[in-house]
Amino acid sequence: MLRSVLRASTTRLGVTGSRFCSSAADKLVITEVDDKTGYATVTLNRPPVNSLNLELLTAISETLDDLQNNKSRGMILTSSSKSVFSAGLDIMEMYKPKVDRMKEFWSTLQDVWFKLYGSPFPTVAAINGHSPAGGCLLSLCCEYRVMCQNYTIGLNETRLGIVAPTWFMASMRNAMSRRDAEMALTLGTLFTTDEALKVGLVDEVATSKEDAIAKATAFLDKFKKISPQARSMTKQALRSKDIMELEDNRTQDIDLFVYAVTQPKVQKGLEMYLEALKAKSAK
Ligand SMILES: CCCCC/C=C\C/C=C\CCC/C=C/C(=O)SCCNC(=O)CCNC(=O)[C@H](O)C(C)(C)COP(=O)(O)OP(=O)(O)OC[C@H]1O[C@@H](n2cnc3c(N)ncnc32)[C@H](O)[C@@H]1OP(=O)(O)O
Repeated sequence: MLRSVLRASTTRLGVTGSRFCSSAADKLVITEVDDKTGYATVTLNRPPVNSLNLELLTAISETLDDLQNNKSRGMILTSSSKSVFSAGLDIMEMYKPKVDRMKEFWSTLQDVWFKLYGSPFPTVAAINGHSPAGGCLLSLCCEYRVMCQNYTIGLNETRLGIVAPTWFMASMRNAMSRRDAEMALTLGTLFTTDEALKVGLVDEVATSKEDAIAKATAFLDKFKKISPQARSMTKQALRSKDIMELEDNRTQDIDLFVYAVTQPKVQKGLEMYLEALKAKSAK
């Protein structure tokens, strides 16, 4: 049986100062813990496409803190949308930005990456919709990815005229071969579910969200007889080089992001991309 972690969610929204919510449907992130297994299902809930703005990233970051503080047994990350896992970073955070907010935005994305990529508890992404760029990054931070049929996933930054930061690249390299990662990153490939399975970008294909959650649960169950401490130390040791690289360069990484995104050519590219997205959605 599922029980919502209401205290944590309410506090979280209070801290971010967004608004006080009385029902789960209003929350940016919904966390439900299964009493029997102890696994938390964390649902991204920012319609229409779960684009990652500062508020959503803050809610994710605080959710990850809650899970760690409560010694979570495992997390399944999914989306409340019927067709989008996450559309990636909210382009409005990068288009005509205010520098202070932009810095906070990027720093919060770094926090989410540290907490998710380096989490002591096991993590699975149940990818129930499209998952470009930052959406793909969130799933890559997890240890296992189950993806529903007929969607797309990938780090498509070069198609927007931007460069995925090295820690995005490291996350992809951790999941698939260096060669395939290089091809995917330089081309900005958005893989179909079946293509993603072939290159190892996802681990399993699901027929529905329910099937994805069931497969994600089965993955977490595999660790039932493994010492949690041995498991988490092994995971963190394998990922520590990538983590230390960003820890050592956090400020430079923020400065580079601000510099890159505020270039007139990049702003023009983002403007055109946004226009194309809006024209498509108006059809
Ligand atoms: C080695 C050295 C490295 C140096 C690096 C230095 C610096 C790095 C600098 C920058 C790095 C930035 C990294 C960026 C990462 C990102 O995540 S960028 C975002 C990329 N995302 C995308 O390309 C996805 C765009 N969206 C879509 O393709 C589609 O929306 C969809 C996800 C496939 C869903 O399609 P559909 O269901 O048909 O929905 P609509 O397209 O109709 O969209 C609905 C509305 O949502 C708006 N929208 C969609 N995506 C975004 C987004 N990402 N941000 C903001 N808004 C978005 C869309 O415009 C629609 O709005 P309206 O209804 O028209 O108002």
